[in-house]
Amino acid sequence: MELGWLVCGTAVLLLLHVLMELSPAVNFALRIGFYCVLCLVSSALAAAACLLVNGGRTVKNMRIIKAVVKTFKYFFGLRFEVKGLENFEVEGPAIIVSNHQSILDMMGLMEILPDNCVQVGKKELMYTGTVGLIIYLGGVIFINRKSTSSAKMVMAEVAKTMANENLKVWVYPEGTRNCTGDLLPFKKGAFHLAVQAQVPVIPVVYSSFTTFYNPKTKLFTSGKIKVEVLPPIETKGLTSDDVTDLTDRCFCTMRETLFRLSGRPSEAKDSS
Ligand SMILES: CCCCCCCCCCCCCCCC(=O)SCCNC(=O)CCNC(=O)[C@H](O)C(C)(C)COP(=O)(O)OP(=O)(O)OC[C@H]1O[C@@H](n2cnc3c(N)ncnc32)[C@H](O)[C@@H]1OP(=O)(O)O
Ligand SMILES: CCCCCCCC/C=C\CCCCCCCC(=O)OC[C@@H](O)COP(=O)(O)O
Repeated sequence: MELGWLVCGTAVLLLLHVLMELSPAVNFALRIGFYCVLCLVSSALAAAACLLVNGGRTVKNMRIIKAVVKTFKYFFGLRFEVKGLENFEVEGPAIIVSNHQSILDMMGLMEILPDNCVQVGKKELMYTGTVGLIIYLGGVIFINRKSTSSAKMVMAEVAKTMANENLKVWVYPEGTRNCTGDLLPFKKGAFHLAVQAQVPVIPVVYSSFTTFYNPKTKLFTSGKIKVEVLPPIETKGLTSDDVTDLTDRCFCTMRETLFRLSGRPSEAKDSS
């Protein structure tokens, strides 16, 4: 009986292995499917740990989430090469902005997440089962992207609480995932928030995933991701009139860094 199960299990694994070798689409679907299952199951376990240790929704839960997510990279053969972590060591709150390529970004986020840092996320993430629960417990700030006025109201509240709670806030200024190897134009919410709270903006850039991950061509292999935390950009004394300039400055610096990290130096020159 037990031998039967063993033979069946081995046969299924072999079949999956052959299918993955033969078809990139099957390989992609299985790896992404595994990632989703891993997120859902780990979220359920981490949620229980968060509730037991910290009792409810608090940024302290991010330490638990980070410890769990940092193990995911080994399942997918991903390596992170991080530079500039010392740039997170600003006194008090800050806004962190980074490029957003894929749902896989959570691994890169948790690889370097500083203490006391929450992310801004779309409200739809609340309805992703246990993943929604763990994101809620971690203190993620939910915004409605379809309503600028309500998103602005939430962000204005955050500007007030950041100082009291010594929070760092992580925003993806592209506002959506973008895996083209370039940046989308930046939304301005993060920069309004930084100016309202008079706190620095710390840009973080992840190199392009396109060499190992591309949903269009169903590519998903192992790979290396270079990460650079750039020096903080001060906002003391800036007003809402300076937000567009601040956004543009940050965009140019991050785009240049993205091309450099991804081995596309000539395009960095074109963009200037
Ligand atoms: C254990 C296992 C775990 C498994 C797993 C765990 C994972 C645990 C980590 C989870 C992590 C989640 C990560 C989620 C990641 C996303 O969900 S990304 C998507 C959601 N995030 C965002 O969208 C953030 C970026 N978006 C913004 O900041 C946008 O500006 C806003 C606030 C949404 C507004 O959107 P919009 O209206 O489309 O944007 P925009 O063109 O910038 O603004 C329109 C006008 O309003 C003005 N404006 C904008 N914001 C403001 C403001 N705050 N004040 C005054 N004026 C403003 C602008 O200046 C502009 O006016 P003009 O200058 O053109 O005159
Ligand atoms: C009972 C409901 C069950 C629902 C099951 C949903 C399964 C989802 C399971 C695992 C997914 C892991 C996701 C990790 C967190 C990803 C956060 C993220 O990257 O969100 C995307 C968002 O930034 C931008 O969204 P769009 O590019 O605008 O779209």
